[in-house]
Amino acid sequence: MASETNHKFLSKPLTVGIVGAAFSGGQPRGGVEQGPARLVEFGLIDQLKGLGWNVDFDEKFPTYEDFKPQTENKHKILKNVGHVASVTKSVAESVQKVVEKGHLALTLGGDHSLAMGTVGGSAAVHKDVGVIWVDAHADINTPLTTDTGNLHGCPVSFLMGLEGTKEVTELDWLKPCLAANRIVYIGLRDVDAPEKKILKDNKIKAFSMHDVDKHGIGKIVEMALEYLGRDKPIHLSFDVDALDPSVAPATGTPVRGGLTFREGHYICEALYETGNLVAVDIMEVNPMLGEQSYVLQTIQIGCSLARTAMGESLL
Ligand SMILES: NC(=[NH2+])NCCC[C@H](N)C(=O)O
Ligand SMILES: [Mn+2]
Ligand SMILES: [Mn+2]
Repeated sequence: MASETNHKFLSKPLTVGIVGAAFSGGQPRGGVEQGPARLVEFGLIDQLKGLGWNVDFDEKFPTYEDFKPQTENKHKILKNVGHVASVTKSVAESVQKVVEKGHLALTLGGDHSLAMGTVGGSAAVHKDVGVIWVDAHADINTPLTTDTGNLHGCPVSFLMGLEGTKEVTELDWLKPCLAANRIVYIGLRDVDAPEKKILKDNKIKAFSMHDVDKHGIGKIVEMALEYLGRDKPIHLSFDVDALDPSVAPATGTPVRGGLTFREGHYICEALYETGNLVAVDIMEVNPMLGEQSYVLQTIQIGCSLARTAMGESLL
């Protein structure tokens, strides 16, 4: 059973709506689209039921192949814009429907460009949602600053409507819905130079791994919650590459020096305890990267992060 918590924004009986987001178009490595199926195969649905949640999940989630646009990508640097745009729009609609019902939206990725949809969907219901973005990366490149052109490095700039995003007309459906003071980062350690400038210029609250080392994860989560407001709905967007590659190796852009197993799970446990979670994303699990044992380890962690964010406790 999930531990007792006063859920402020969810209706009873507790229900989780799972959005299987089998999509890899926001980055170049194949395999991340298999994340959701592998998490489910590993038993996630029964695990969540075991915690006492009603689970709303359609096994036949879309593969998004038919979401590919007929027209060619017209952008010089940004890759795959049309496909990312139509998929994230659909994900936003799904997440919004779940959150509107007072259910917890659990999105299984897929690459992190999907967060344009997940946060777009939760912010459509809760205008004052606070996002806790757990990641090695800031994912706040704009069309003007991205080196790689991979949209999984850009979702936050689109959610905020930063410079250069409005010109990307395919993503017109996404209206700026996230103010610079409604997000807190935890775990950063691979931030591009122009992203550092964006974080500074917009005074965005960001805790790097240096800050985690300095204060300890308990204090970091306290500060994040204090900043966003203790009575506000929370959307947790968890990129598994926030964890150290020794912990979660099967992911597309691993960076050493990351969160420990416990630090990652602590974040999920502490956010569950607030009773304020309305949405959780588990992103960038790529079962095609690395040996089977490493893949299994990463899938297990995707499941345990979700479980702890939904009330699994140690005692
Ligand atoms: N969601 C992720 N894993 N993002 C990695 C982004 C890496 C790099 N900053 C880029 O813009 O491409
Ligand atoms: Mn990342
Ligand atoms: Mn990310």
